[in-house]
Amino acid sequence: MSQYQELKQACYEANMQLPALGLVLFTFGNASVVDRERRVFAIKPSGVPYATLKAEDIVVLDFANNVVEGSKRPSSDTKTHAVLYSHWEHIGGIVHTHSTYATAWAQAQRDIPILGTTHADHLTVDIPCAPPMDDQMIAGDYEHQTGWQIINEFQRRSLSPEEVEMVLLSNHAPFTWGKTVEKAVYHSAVLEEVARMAYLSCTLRPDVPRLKEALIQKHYERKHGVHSYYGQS
Ligand SMILES: O=C(CO)[C@@H](O)[C@@H](O)COP(=O)(O)O
Repeated sequence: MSQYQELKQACYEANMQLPALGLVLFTFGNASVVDRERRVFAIKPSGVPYATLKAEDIVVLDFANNVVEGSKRPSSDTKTHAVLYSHWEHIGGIVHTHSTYATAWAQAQRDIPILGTTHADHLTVDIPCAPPMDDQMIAGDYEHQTGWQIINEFQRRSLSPEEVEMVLLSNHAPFTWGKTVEKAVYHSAVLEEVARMAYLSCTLRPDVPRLKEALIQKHYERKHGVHSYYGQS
């Protein structure tokens, strides 16, 4: 019995949520789960179709990207996940997909504007799109640089990765995260839905106005504020 059985199972189950939610095709994406006490994380193996993925295929690595358990090669995006885990101590899980509408906004190199309360229920700012990777980043340790592209963009915009738990990478696709991998999966699904709504709104009305600030705050605070009255908790 693997000492990482529970971690691998949690990573497997999170990965299998992605095709179930319509967020990935074939192998377009990956989810990972971190164990901060043991300073390791589990991630989907590279190039393994979701249709044939098994829990025992999941790969476990340390934060220096050394495989500590697993016979398959880890995701090609492993170093991106490792950089985020190393520098954002609060996150417990990361998801990367190529979900259609979020990826379309990333390819257009556009932030997703806050146009409605569905967006405002989850964050009070536009969903950021990190700038394109430059030739030096592309030619260098690309996946490591991709992680830093995300961190640097959040620092440049003074965004908190504890409040904004999603990002688009120009020309590439989205990454999301959360205190748990389940939250990261949820954020990927919300991001795709908000991206689709925003695209349709902009198509229906090219000059669609941003949501007014009062409504942004009302909806965000209603769900996340000290005096939240959303849900049953
Ligand atoms: O971003 C990409 C490809 O552009 C990758 O996330 C995707 O192909 C999944 O790769 P892995 O199977 O995780 O190595």
